[in-house]
Amino acid sequence: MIGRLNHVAIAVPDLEAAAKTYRDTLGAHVSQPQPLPDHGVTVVFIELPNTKVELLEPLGEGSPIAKFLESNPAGGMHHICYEVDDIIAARNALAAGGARVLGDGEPKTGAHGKPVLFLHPKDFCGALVELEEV
Ligand SMILES: CC[C@H](C(=O)O)C(=O)SCCNC(=O)CCNC(=O)[C@H](O)C(C)(C)COP(=O)(O)OP(=O)(O)OC[C@H]1O[C@@H](n2cnc3c(N)ncnc32)[C@H](O)[C@@H]1OP(=O)(O)O
Ligand SMILES: [Co+2]
Repeated sequence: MIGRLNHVAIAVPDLEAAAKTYRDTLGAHVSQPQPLPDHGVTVVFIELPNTKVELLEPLGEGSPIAKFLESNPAGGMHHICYEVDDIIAARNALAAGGARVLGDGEPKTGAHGKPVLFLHPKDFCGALVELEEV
């Protein structure tokens, strides 16, 4: 079912400062900020030779990462995104196996313009899992 690692995401309180750290201290190539109002976050991506790092900060009221940042005020590892060939088939198989698919269970369009879903961290070793159909 899961394929390549698409990205590892780090939630941060200040996206500009975090992007500067990655750009100036770690010499990374950092994309321009991408507001995702449907997801309540603004993101940047750091392209690495073998995968990507997503930095995300809350956008607007009711951001899904606000509570995470209350518990992790300096920021922290937020989720891991795996690629799947067929997100509906993956969702149906996972739900049939008892996994909790977050939201209304229907894929939304993610930062890469592809369908994404999230799986509850308590069902996957304490890690929030994102699936992206590629
Ligand atoms: C899609 C656009 C972009 C992209 O890549 O394309 C993105 O990735 S956007 C990413 C932001 N969107 C989301 O994260 C959507 C999915 N997230 C959620 O639905 C919630 O954040 C949820 C359900 C994971 C957590 O909800 P909440 O923050 O309200 O906290 P809870 O008290 O309900 O948490 C329950 C339980 O889970 C633990 N928890 C929360 N967040 C995480 C996490 N990121 N990793 C691991 N564990 C997490 C939390 O500590 C609670 O545990 P407990 O032991 O009960 O205290
Ligand atoms: Co993501």
